[in-house]
Amino acid sequence: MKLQLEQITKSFDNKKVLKDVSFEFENGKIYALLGRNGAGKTTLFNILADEVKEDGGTMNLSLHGETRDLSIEDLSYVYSSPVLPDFLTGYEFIRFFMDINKEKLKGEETIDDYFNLIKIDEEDRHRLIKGYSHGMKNKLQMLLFLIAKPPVILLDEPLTSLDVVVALEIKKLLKSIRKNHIIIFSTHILQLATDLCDEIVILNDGRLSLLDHEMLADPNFEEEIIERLKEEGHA
Ligand SMILES: Nc1ncnc2c1ncn2[C@@H]1O[C@H](COP(=O)(O)OP(=O)(O)OP(=O)(O)O)[C@@H](O)[C@H]1O
Repeated sequence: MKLQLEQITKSFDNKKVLKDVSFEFENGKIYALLGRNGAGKTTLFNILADEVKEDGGTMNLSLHGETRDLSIEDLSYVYSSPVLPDFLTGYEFIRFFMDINKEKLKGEETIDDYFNLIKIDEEDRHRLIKGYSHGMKNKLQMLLFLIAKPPVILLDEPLTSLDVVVALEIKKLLKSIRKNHIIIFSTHILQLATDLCDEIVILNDGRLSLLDHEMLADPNFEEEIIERLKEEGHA
């Protein structure tokens, strides 16, 4: 499986945010997406998820020897601020999600199996989402891709609100599912990028570039990335 982005462009008013995003993401890898504030990471995710219309360019998914336009069905998008129905309990929401996706679900897992997976307690499952903490809401959002298992998973700074124990669990979970997915993870935490991700992709000056693996082995790697982001932020 491959996700191919070709010459994606996007401007807001007269500001060119994405100038030419061309990149090929491969199956089985977790990509960290790094970029300074305002570089356009969320804009790129919104375009991939069809929430913002690109000005130009193409997004193709190659799957089972066939290449087609990327569709909303192909991906799950975990927002940095979770968007969930506050008036439902976590349990009701997951039951609803499983119902509307039942044609696609192949596994035998029950709603409770899924809650066990993300370690939300029995009593919390039946509380209104409105009363959930930010971290619990994030976990609930992550459950959606664990259930639907779409080829492409986009995570916009999702681990920042999770406590260290849960963050570690989610990291393990992401690593365990990566072989059948393309996971793109936007973060400002360098440590997380190097810990969790197989590749680091930098968005700057409206373009995406892959960081050389040799650079990851360099003891001065963090300083070098910071320099690179600084320079290109002023390009
Ligand atoms: N709907 C919009 N209307 C106008 N400008 C926008 C809109 N969405 C994003 N922008 C602008 O596009 C640029 C990129 O924003 P974006 O949120 O994609 O950056 P980011 O890399 O995700 O930043 P951060 O790391 O701070 O979250 C910013 O200058 C932002 O102000």
